[in-house]
Amino acid sequence: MITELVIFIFVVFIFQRIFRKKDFCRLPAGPRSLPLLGNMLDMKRNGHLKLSEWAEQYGPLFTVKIGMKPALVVNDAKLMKELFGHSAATGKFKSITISELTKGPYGVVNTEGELWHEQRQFLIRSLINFGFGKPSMEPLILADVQEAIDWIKKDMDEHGTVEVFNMYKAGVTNALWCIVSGERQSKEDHSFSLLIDAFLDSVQNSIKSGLFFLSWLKTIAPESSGYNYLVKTTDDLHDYVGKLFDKHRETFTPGSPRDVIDCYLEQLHNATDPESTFFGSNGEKNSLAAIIEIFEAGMITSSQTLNWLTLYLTHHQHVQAKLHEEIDRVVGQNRDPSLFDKPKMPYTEAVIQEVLRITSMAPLGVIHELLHDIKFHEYRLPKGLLLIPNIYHVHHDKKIWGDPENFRPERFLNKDESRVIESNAMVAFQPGKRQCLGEPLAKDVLFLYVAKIFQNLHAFPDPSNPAPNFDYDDGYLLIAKPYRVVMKSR
Ligand code: HEM
Repeated sequence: MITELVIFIFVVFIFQRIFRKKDFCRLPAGPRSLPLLGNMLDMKRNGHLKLSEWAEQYGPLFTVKIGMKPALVVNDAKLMKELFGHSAATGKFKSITISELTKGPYGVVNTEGELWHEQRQFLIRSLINFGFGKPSMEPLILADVQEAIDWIKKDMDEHGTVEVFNMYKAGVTNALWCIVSGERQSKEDHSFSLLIDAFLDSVQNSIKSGLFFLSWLKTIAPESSGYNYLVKTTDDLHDYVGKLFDKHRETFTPGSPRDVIDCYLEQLHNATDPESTFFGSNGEKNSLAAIIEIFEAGMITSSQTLNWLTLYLTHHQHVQAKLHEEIDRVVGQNRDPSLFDKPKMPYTEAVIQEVLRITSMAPLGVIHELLHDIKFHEYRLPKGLLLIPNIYHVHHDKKIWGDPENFRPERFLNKDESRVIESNAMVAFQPGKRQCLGEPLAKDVLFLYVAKIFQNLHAFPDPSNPAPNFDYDDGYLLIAKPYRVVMKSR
């Protein structure tokens, strides 16, 4: 009996060793996790800081648990490009928050496989058809910047200080609104912008409550997890954009699209193949979702980057002085800046890069999910594994940047500061097969705004609150706390 027991224990021990070794080979090690919650309690607030702390401890790849699901955290730019460039890595984490935005797997951001591919290609083509990333966008963007400058001056006259974020948001929204719906937005109509704000607020909330990662919270705590609020904000957005579609339908002529919405109507009108992602009611849902996503992904990201940029320049007057000098030298005061000036304005470009780096507004990018098993370096990564790009860590890695905590645009310039040095460690738009499709527009908008705003204005701290404060509302995006500045005409 004793011999049999010893043999049994020995066999169990050997089996355990074999399976433990196999597990170890599949995924890199990481911090210990709790049953059911995984590492969520550690990551609930400022999750990007916790993941960066663990990156120092565990290295370029480690595993955490999102609830019960394992997630690979990628803390190195080269590995990020390699992994997210893999077609198996184009799956998406099925967060309740994102799926509420599109009311299911429709559109671009929230889809996978052929559906995602067809929708993404069509969206890019339609945006390009209507000026996206082309010089024809320039006068439109410049007109919006001029409007923002006029508002800023008016607010300054009335209050002596100004909150610039809303001015930037209105301008950026208008540029997107024009391409997508063919109209300028009325200056007085803030209804759409308020809907986007409410949606963003409900997303930030869902990260803090844990709902973003743990969808079962919607059943046990629909109110306190923010699920009900999320449903309300997304319903309102759908209503609004749905009406925009209906309005277009009334005047749409097949064969003569006037804007991106018309491109979708045309595609829906022509779809006869039931396999097409534009066919029938699913086609309608995909189209509506894609248009909502464009606004949601494009408005806040670009306007928040400009908001952060103004805050950093306000509290780094020497950087602002160098920016003013370059704008005055290349553009002067008698004409508008143009995208053709860009190659001659490396400092302006370096300031934008440095803001994208130091703020890392989307600190953990967008979480993907592996569509099938792959071998990645010494690991065998299983289907369903979540992939977290630790953009914040890459942008704040001391080994790469030396002094990542300092705002220093010169780090992106060559020695005599005549040329921008492209850094392989800049990953703000998340490299890979799903890389941000709005990057060209975002870069043009940022350049024209920065050049024209600081051609005309000089930002100073608010005298009643002069201390620099780079605090943020942490969540899906790192949003600067509201602040006021003095913007004086130059
Ligand atoms: C500073 C500005 C911006 C930043 C930092 C940014 C960042 C990102 C990031 C990190 C992703 C995730 C990519 C992935 O899942 O692999 C993304 C995706 C996306 N972005 Fe942007 N973005 C910006 C501006 C824009 C603009 C202006 C638009 C719209 C015109 C836009 C539209 C999109 C869309 C549609 C996707 C989904 C792509 C896909 O899933 O295939 N973004 N963006």
